[in-house]
Amino acid sequence: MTAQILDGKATAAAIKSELSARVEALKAKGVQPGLGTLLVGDDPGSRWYVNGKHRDCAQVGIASIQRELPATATQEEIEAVVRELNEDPACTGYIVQLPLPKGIDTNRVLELMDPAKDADGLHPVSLGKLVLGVEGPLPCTPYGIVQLLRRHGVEIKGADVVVVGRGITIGRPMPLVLTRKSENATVTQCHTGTRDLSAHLKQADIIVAAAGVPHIIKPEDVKPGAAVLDVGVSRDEAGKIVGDVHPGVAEVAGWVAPNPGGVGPMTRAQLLVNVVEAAERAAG
Ligand SMILES: Nc1nc2c(c(=O)[nH]1)N[C@@H](CN(C=O)c1ccc(C(=O)N[C@@H](CCC(=O)O)C(=O)O)cc1)CN2
Repeated sequence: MTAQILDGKATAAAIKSELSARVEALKAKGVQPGLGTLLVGDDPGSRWYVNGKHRDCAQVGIASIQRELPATATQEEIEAVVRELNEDPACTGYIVQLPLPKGIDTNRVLELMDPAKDADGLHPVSLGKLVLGVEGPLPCTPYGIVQLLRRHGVEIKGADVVVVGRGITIGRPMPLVLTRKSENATVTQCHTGTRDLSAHLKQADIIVAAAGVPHIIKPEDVKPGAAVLDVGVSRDEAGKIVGDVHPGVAEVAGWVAPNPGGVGPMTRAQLLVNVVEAAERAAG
């Protein structure tokens, strides 16, 4: 392995320690930030992520509000909990864990959230602000990726970035974040309709792989020295994570974000940043 590691665990730990001081400052002003989560169903992966979010909150002094519904919950039952979180003064920001069970209209649920409490940056108003260049919460995984690159000194400005995938949490918002003036990257978005993925990958300085297709990024498609971030989550028969990036890529790339241990912890850290920033905005 020749590539250097984009260490998400260590970077997230540094961000969390910076946040603890900001939470203390808020508390000194009488403001207690509180993160709410709504988990619907019994997917073990989603439960693990939600529990992790609350562990993180405890570490930095953010209060936790946990709501759960069974997989059989109706659209109306889910929306009732969303309305309750909108009204709860202890909940200064919240997320609805995705994906929601089949048959639930996810967009309707997200639209119902109070945009001022959107901790994920995935509410239509937050995404609209991102398009318009107005300050607001940034989508956690895309901005976590930007922070991971910056804090390791990887140049984003002017870089040719290829994003593989167009899902709601990563692929769709990633180019919006990377093409802001503050990041100034040139982005190509690839997806299942892309004719020649390999040709696009070969000219990329940075690859964000969020397709959910095991080992779709192969060593022969990576430019020597490129930064490659693996965000794909598939599971083998033993339940072990298999990423989008072939292990041989580490022999060609200059930087790799491993999976696990790369982008995942940054997603969680950015969520806490959004909660603290929303509380700071509210406190003036
Ligand atoms: N409402 C949201 N739902 C989902 C999001 C999101 O940002 N908001 N993203 C993903 C899941 N996710 C956060 O919710 C998430 C994924 C992965 C990790 C993480 O730390 N992963 C570890 C490995 C975990 C394992 O072994 O299974 C790592 O990469 O080191 C945190 C959060 C979909 N839903």
